[in-house]
Amino acid sequence: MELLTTDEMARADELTIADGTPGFELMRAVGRAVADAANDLAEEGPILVVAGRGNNGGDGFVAAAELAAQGRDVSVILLCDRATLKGDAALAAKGWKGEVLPCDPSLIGSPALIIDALFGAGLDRPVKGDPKVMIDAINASGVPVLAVDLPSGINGNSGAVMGAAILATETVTFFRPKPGHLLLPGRSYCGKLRVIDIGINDGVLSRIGPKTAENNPDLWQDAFPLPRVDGHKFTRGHAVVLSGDIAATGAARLSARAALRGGAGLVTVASPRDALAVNAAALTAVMVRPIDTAEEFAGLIGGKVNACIIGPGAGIGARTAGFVKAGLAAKRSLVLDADALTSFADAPDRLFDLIKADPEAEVVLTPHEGEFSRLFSDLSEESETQSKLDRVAAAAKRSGAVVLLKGPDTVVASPDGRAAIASNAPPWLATAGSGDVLAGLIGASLTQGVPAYEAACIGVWMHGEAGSEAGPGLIAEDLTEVMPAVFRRLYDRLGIPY
Ligand SMILES: NC(=O)C1=CN([C@@H]2O[C@H](COP(=O)(O)OP(=O)(O)OC[C@H]3O[C@@H](n4cnc5c(N)ncnc54)[C@H](OP(=O)(O)O)[C@@H]3O)[C@@H](O)[C@H]2O)[C@@H](O)CC1
Ligand SMILES: [K+]
Repeated sequence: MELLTTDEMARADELTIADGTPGFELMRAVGRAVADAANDLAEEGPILVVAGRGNNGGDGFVAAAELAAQGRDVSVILLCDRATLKGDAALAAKGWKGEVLPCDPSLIGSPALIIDALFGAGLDRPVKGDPKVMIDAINASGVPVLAVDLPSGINGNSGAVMGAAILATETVTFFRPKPGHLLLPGRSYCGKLRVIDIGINDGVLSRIGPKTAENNPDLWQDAFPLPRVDGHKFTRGHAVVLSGDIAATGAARLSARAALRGGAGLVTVASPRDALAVNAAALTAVMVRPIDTAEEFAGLIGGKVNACIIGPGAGIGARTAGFVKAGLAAKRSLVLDADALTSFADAPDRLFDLIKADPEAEVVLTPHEGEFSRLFSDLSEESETQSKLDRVAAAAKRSGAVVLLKGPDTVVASPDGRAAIASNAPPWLATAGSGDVLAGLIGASLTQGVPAYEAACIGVWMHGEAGSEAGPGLIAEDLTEVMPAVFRRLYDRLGIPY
């Protein structure tokens, strides 16, 4: 599903109004949907609507009137003077025949449900003063909260908390979610997210051209590499994974096994000679070749090899950098992870220049925040002015590679502006070796000819699903072993027989 920024959503609104649906019709549809959700959340008992000065508050007034008409006991607190309301919000407030209470936290009482209609897409500065006191009091009340569009205080584009934010039980949004519904911390403030149809035609999307989407099979199913009946292991491609030295071979083996489980036809671990026996003893379906130098590596991948995974346990320094350069020179699809990234920390532009020298290069960089800040110091987490989405998009443009920034809300961005946010990773996926498996899964799709952006998105989604499939207590080895169940789940979802 596409994700719309607050500006893109406002444009969807404008286009719908220009096509003949009055804005107030949309607000009525929102208000009715909010009333339905409120009835689901609280079947009985009083409901308090806390409304702000804009159209989010207008939605709240419509919901209040609808619920009162259904016989519910409803009260309304308004952040501003009723007489100062404008436009559709003023119209909505006219439809509310009950009393309007002032913004005083002592008036919250103990309702069965609070409807949060303070701020939505129009939040444009940190929350302070009266609204902040109100938000803090609502959070402290322990009453379930239904947020309209966004939990008030959450930035719809970045998911950031702007001073204070409502911790919602459920959030109802309309037409399409916003990036802030999926990016942290926003996602954890939304509670359960419902996306409601309010009569905006999908046709407006082609006029808006959104570039960001939720990472799920709807996004990449057309690119997903299905094994062909007439195929064989060579048509499914050959991946090479670089092993570290004798004390650091496990990471490469995890990647290699994930590449094989993920669908690569053949996988070879390129191992230093002194670690050959260790690797060979621990591998069965994965092959092993003795490789000590970048020249030997170039020789190996110069044959029938489609993709290389370089970085897990590889070691930091010139040796690993040399293998990366060999991979790029051979024009193989590449996953560059962990030490392959840190090996360029001194001069990231050297890496980016090499990648950009070949406009056809299919390269995925898979940093965690620490590795990301080594390559893109000005875009690091500490630069609080930019959202994770903006930071990764800028990194992709700069590097010429698809950049995947790991986390509970993993973002994948392409140099062409496309980006995807994942929300299917369970918390227990953050475990030693998990990233090595992810690199292998991405390599599996690259090996089968999937373009870098889709390969990265597929890998992230499969990895998240594997985490859920394996469940709490998983270790990285489990992720590769549940892949058949993840494939079955995906095939079922796509209606593909097996
Ligand atoms: N798009 C759609 O399809 C549809 C949208 N709809 C709804 O409209 C909502 C957007 O409405 P909106 O633009 O009126 O803004 P909203 O979020 O109500 O904010 C209100 C005002 O608060 C103020 N303000 C901002 N930050 C502040 C702060 N920190 N502290 C204090 N004040 C602050 C600022 O006003 P200012 O004070 O600057 O004059 C701002 O204008 C959207 O979320 C959805 O619910 C539906 O009705 C129909 C379909
Ligand atoms: K809200």
